[in-house]
Order: sequence, then C-alpha cells, then structure tokens
Amino acid sequence: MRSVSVGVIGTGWIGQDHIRRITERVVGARVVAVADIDPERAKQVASDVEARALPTGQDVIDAPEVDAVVVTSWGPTHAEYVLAAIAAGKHVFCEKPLATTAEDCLRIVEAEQVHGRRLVQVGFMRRYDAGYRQLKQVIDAGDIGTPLMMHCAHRNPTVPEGYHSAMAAQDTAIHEIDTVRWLLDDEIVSAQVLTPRSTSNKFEHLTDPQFMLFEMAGGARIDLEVFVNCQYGYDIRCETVGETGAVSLPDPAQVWLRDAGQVRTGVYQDWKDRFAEAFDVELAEWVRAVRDDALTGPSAWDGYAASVISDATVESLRTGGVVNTQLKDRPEFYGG
Ligand SMILES: NC(=O)C1=CN([C@@H]2O[C@H](COP(=O)(O)OP(=O)(O)OC[C@H]3O[C@@H](n4cnc5c(N)ncnc54)[C@H](O)[C@@H]3O)[C@@H](O)[C@H]2O)C=CC1
Ligand SMILES: O=C1[C@@H](O)[C@H](O)[C@@H](O)[C@H](O)[C@H]1O
Repeated sequence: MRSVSVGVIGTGWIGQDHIRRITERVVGARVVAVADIDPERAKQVASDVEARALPTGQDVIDAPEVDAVVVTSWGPTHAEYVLAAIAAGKHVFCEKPLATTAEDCLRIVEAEQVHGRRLVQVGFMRRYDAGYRQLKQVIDAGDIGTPLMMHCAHRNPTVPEGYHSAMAAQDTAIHEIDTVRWLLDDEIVSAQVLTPRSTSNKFEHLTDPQFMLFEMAGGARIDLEVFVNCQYGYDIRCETVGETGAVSLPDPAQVWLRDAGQVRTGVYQDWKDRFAEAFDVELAEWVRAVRDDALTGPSAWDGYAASVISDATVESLRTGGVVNTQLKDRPEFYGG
C-alpha cells in the first residue's frame, strides 16, 4: 500500500492535532512538511514528527515530496492555499470554512471543475461522528416519519477576544449549517438571527448568545442556539422531530459517578475531545480516498453552500430580518 506524504499549512491548535493524528493514528500516511507564518512554531512542530519546516505555505504545496495538503491556517487564508493546491493538481483537505466568502468558495468550485477531478475536501467532521451517523440512519430509514423540525444548540465554554459576532455564523454555526443540509438531504432557503439578552460573561464587542432560525426548501424548520460563553463546557445538541417520532444526538459516553447522594457525569470542555473519534475517522477516510483518487467526503460544493447560508446569517444579524438564500445550480460534477 502506497503511503500518502502530507504537507500541513498552519500549525496552531487544530494543525498540531491533525499532525499528531496523521502521525499516530492514521494508517498509510505521514507528515513530511509543514509551514506557519510563525516560523518558530513550524520548526518546533516539524521537529516533533521529523518533517521539514518550510518558509511558506506555497513552498509546502510546491514541495515534490508532498502528495496531498492539509490547510489548517486562519479562515481568510484558506482560499489562496486551496486554489494553489488545485493549480498544482494536489488533493487538499481544508479545515472549515472553505473560504470566508461565497465568492471565494465559487472560485474554488470552478477551479476544481476545470481540473476535472475532485481534489478538495472540507473539514465538516460531524459527518464522521458516530452519534450523528446514527441520527442520519434513523432519519433516512423513515423511523420518525417526515422530519418537521430540528432543535440544535452549539455551546462553547468561552471564546478568545479575537472572536467577533459574525464568527458565530462563519466559524461556529457553519458546522450545523452543513449538518442539517446533510441530515435532511435538503437545502436551506432562509436564515434569521434573533438576539436574546446578552450574557455578562463575554467581551464587550460580542453579541452572545445568538438564536438562529433556518427554513429548508422542503418546509422543515431549524432553530439553533449559538452560545459561545456558556462557561460550563462544550455542548452540542441536536434533536430532529418527525411526523411519528423524534431522535436526539447522544452525548459521547463518559462514566456516571454515584456519590454523596448524587449521580453525575462529565461534559467535554472543547471540540478536540468531544469530536476526537470523528476527526480520527475523517482523516483516515480522507487518506484512503486520496490514495484511491476517489474523494467522497464533504466537497467544495458543500463548502460553498454552507458559506452562502453563513453570509445570509451574518446579514440577518445586522438587519434582524429574514434573509432568503439562493444557491447556484449544483453542477453535475458534484452530483447535481
Ligand atoms: N473542525 C473543527 O471543529 C475546528 C476547525 N477549526 C478551524 O481550523 C482553522 C484553524 O483554527 P485553529 O487551529 O483553532 O487556529 P490557530 O490560531 O490556533 O492556528 C492557526 C495557525 O495558522 C497560522 N497561520 C495564519 N495565517 C497563515 C498563513 N497565511 N500561512 C501559514 N500559516 C498561517 C497561525 O500562525 C496559526 O499558527 C480555522 O479555520 C478554524 O475554523 C478550528 C477548531 C476546530
Ligand atoms: O470549529 C470550531 C471552532 O473553530 C469554533 O470557533 C467553535 O465555536 C466550534 O465549536 C469549533 O468546533
């Protein structure tokens, strides 16, 4: 079996997590080159896995020993690197968001079609989570009848000062935006944001929580609470209600402790632990797909569709109104 040599651009939180994962857990791949705008960080991370630290992300893409690229730099830099990887004819796994504007996502979609084969996968890792996969199986089997409503929550304990109000859609809700499209196999046609009283546990500039409402083409309605300073943990909830039943996302198993007249269990504190197994499966499947030149994971089109909805959500945060959304026609290339 051919081993896939991976180059990683961006060696921050998730970059380091993916490098460790590819090195220790994924069969058939290794990290051979990395880059970061912080060269010291890149050097340190490279030495841990015996990879080369290169001066720029473009150098990683151009390196002859790199078969495939992982982009884990800041969101606004994604489009440039993904387009460069396509130009070099290399597979590229890009963390969400694919790009920070729908226009940039479309440029990627167009460039990939010109190349003629799928090269891009977007890091919507919830599609690889065992609980979400069970949820989808139940919905697809018709066990709850036609889905009518979905109630979701996305809570982070805190966020850094650099996190601003639009990021609630662009960086956080974008996971649910992709997940509901995938779970219901339908497109979102409108978005609205309501703003409850803000928490006092936040930086001054931030609107938090935000209550988002989405409407699907088939008529189902989604409510999503995004609350990124909830203090107590990283808590992801999703219940789908259909004509004859309801199905809820399970919390990942943790022990139940009975003591002092109480029963209690833990709540994960960040995405790293909550979705650790999903990330493992995601990257293992990506590596196999790269080796077989047959990508099946979330596509550049999915990145584009999510970005159109997150743009509409940000607009509604500004205006308070319902924003209707319209995607371009889905090309045959993406199973349109
Ligand atoms: N799937 C998921 O649940 C998660 C996805 N993410 C996504 O991963 C990306 C990175 O997030 P974090 O690791 O949390 O951020 P981070 O700030 O910890 O790391 C980003 C790294 O990229 C580097 N960088 C920035 N611009 C660069 C450039 N032009 N070239 C090379 N390196 C550059 C920074 O120096 C930094 O080391 C974001 O797009 C974020 O949305 C992050 C956390 C969880
Ligand atoms: O992707 C992620 C972060 O980038 C984002 O900032 C968090 O809000 C999400 O919970 C996490 O999954």
